[in-house]
Amino acid sequence: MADDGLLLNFAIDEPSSNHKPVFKGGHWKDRLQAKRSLEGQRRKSQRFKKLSDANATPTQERRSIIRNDAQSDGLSQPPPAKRQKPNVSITSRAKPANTNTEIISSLFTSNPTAKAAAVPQPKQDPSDLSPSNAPLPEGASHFTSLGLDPKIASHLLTSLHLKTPTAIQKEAITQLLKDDTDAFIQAETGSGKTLAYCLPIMQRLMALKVGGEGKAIDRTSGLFAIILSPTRELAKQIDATLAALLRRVPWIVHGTVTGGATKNHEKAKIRKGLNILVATPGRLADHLDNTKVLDVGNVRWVVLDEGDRLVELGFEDEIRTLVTALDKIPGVGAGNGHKEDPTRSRHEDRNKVGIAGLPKKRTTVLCSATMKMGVQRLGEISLKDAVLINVDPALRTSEPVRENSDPSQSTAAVATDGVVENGGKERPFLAPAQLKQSYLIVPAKQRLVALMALLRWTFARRGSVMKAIVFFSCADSVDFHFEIFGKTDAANEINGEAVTSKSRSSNSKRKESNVSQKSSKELGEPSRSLKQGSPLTGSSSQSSAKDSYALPTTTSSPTLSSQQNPDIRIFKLHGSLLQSLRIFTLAAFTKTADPAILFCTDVISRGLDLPNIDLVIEYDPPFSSDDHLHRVGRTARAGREGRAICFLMPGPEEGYVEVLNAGAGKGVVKGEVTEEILRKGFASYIDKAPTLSHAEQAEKRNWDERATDWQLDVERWVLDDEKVAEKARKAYVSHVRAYATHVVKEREMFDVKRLHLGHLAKAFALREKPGSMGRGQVGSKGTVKRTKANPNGSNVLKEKANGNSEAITASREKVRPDWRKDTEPSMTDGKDAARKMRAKMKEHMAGASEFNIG
Ligand SMILES: Nc1ncnc2c1ncn2[C@@H]1O[C@H](COP(=O)(O)OP(=O)(O)OP(=O)(O)O)[C@@H](O)[C@H]1O
Repeated sequence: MADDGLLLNFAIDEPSSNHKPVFKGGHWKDRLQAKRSLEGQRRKSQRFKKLSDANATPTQERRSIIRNDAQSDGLSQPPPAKRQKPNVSITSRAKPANTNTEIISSLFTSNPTAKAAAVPQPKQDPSDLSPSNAPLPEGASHFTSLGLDPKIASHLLTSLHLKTPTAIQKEAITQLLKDDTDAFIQAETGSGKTLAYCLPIMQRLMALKVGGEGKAIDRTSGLFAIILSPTRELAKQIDATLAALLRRVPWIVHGTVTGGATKNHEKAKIRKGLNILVATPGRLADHLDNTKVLDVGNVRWVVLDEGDRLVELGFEDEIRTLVTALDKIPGVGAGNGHKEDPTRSRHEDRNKVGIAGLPKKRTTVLCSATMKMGVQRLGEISLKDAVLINVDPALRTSEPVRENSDPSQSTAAVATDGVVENGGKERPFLAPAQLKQSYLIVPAKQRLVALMALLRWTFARRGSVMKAIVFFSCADSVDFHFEIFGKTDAANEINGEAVTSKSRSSNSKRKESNVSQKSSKELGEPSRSLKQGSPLTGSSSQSSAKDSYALPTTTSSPTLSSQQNPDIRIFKLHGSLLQSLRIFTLAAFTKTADPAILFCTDVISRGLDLPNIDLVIEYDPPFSSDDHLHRVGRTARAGREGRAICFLMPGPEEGYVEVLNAGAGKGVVKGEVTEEILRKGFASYIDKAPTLSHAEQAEKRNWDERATDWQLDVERWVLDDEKVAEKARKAYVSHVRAYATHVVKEREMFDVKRLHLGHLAKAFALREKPGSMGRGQVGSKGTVKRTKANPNGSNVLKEKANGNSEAITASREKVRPDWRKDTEPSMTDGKDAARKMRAKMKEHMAGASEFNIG
């Protein structure tokens, strides 16, 4: 640490302060009074000293950092900064936290240097960037030429503005309309897999006729299709797609059972009658096993969407239960033979009237962007003689590859008895070709300012980027960064800026919808609107006497908002939020016309189709390369452009550039220069503000000072507000824990033992020594430590707020990688899924079930 450019702000007591004078002589009352008066003076002077330390202006702090750096570099020492009178109201009750152990380190010194960024990038062949998941060109194919009813094609064109199918749709729709063979659809993100299975089902249902009168089916005709989704959000999204498709055929009824509503409500819905059911596996199994209202006698289509995720979340048992129930249906079961079953269901009796056109065989469709072992296992459970439908992304051609069980027609893959085999050829999972990917090698200390700079620069020009997603490793980190970047009201209140507050609330009325207000009041805080002028995000707050200690600000602190983009909305989403809030947040983020940023965990990385995402930022690198491809797949969908940037730290993490390159196929992943981003982010007004005076321009040119000022502003705010400090500490600890759970094969690059914990603390605006944080939670080897409060070293994680962790019960048990519990399970079926998730995680993480915090 000695040469680390750190300034240790030890509060050293005056030598005299320990000396207690003895009063002798005189009356005892006088002696007591003199003693008390001296005590009071001493306490006052100590408090004064602490406050002045904590309230050092950014310039003072900067100076002290520079001085310290100069010392550590062996340079001559500039004269000490003149001690200033603290600009403090003596009545202020705010206390500086941990002044004794506080560390203020410089952003720009003692950082490890990056190697990867210096590697020259090869020139990109523009043809490699032609969209790989776009609709086919007009003339090449039309929905009608695939066998779709012209009425459906016309509805797609007029209502949904879809002119031509994508390559995977072309293949899948043709196949699923033609025969009743099981299918495995493997295609990259954003290639339109949902329509690829929904359209054929819709057309087949439209063709069904009830009885001899040739009447179309209605809700009482029975359940014909079940679509399984790993998460509620995705189930809702699929249901919304069905709603849009079936608008002109309202007699076909669809609905969801996802556990979001009460079971009785769902039972009533099922009893009333549904033709297509979208469900999460746990809830579906529950209805099958316990409520007995679900009659699957007429089910002829089963879709397993996001197959890889279904497996990861441990839903194999539920899927097996469903398959077993379906296999019992006479005539359509596993044997496919017509056997008269004496225990015919109620539904089949109803079916005696006959439904013309109902296939004799059930068709199961498995969709996945990857073809991993788990998916193959799911294939074994659910598929029989399946056709593999794939547009080979490795070739990046517009020619789809369709492989079936006839090996003579395929060289790569065959589908045999339920198992989709790959013929030994690894099918790569690639990002869409048109996605522009880059990485940023950022030293740990500069991560926070780099994120600020990137966002600021990105949103500086209105229209260039309107919506961005920022991925974090854990819910606590999302909460903390949302607090930092979304800070408006509280900061204004602290600053006593009544005018800003008022204008904000009037703005809010104008800007935010009723739902938004309802949400913020009843549900919490799904989003915040950033306005210019707030201390952490604003640029011009003037400190009043009252607030000068509470939140020291500088006039040069930059803001995410700019004149071009005055209102940027920030949303947050993770699995620990209420389901209703998550649904609301997604809807609000989707609908807002303002530029918007979504801070989230991997909870939205799979399957969700959020329109018009221009940029995906992986602030915390993904836990596996598959996660990366799903995350970046939230942009560049259906042929649209998109950008993605991944933050890495100098050192072993730079090895991840290779993984990024591998996932980009022929595309080139560009290395951005951190300093350039910081310069653009913190000095971006220069070019845009020719009216500025020379002096003003010169001031703004000091991007490094401005970055430092902003960082110090945040640090001081964290220091001052214990609630925020708590969030910062939690985020830090959870982040380190999450860091230790990268997949085994990538852990060499993300080695928690090689993390510089001190530098990392700076990225969480913490000045405390990391060792003093999370004490009693994580030990040097990631084990739970025994403390007085926790003698057995158990249940410590229970304390974690936001439902972000669950208890680790057994005493002396190691800390489990519980970071994922906060995201996925709560998105599905609550406790049951959490239990499964833990079981799966143990399996998934192999020997990595403990944290190795070195
Ligand atoms: N033929 C088409 N023409 C234009 N847009 C389309 C077409 N088909 C689908 N889309 C749009 O493409 C987007 C992505 O579709 P979808 O969500 O089905 O992709 P996906 O392949 O399931 O992606 P993921 O693997 O991420 O789940 C949607 O917004 C959808 O409306």
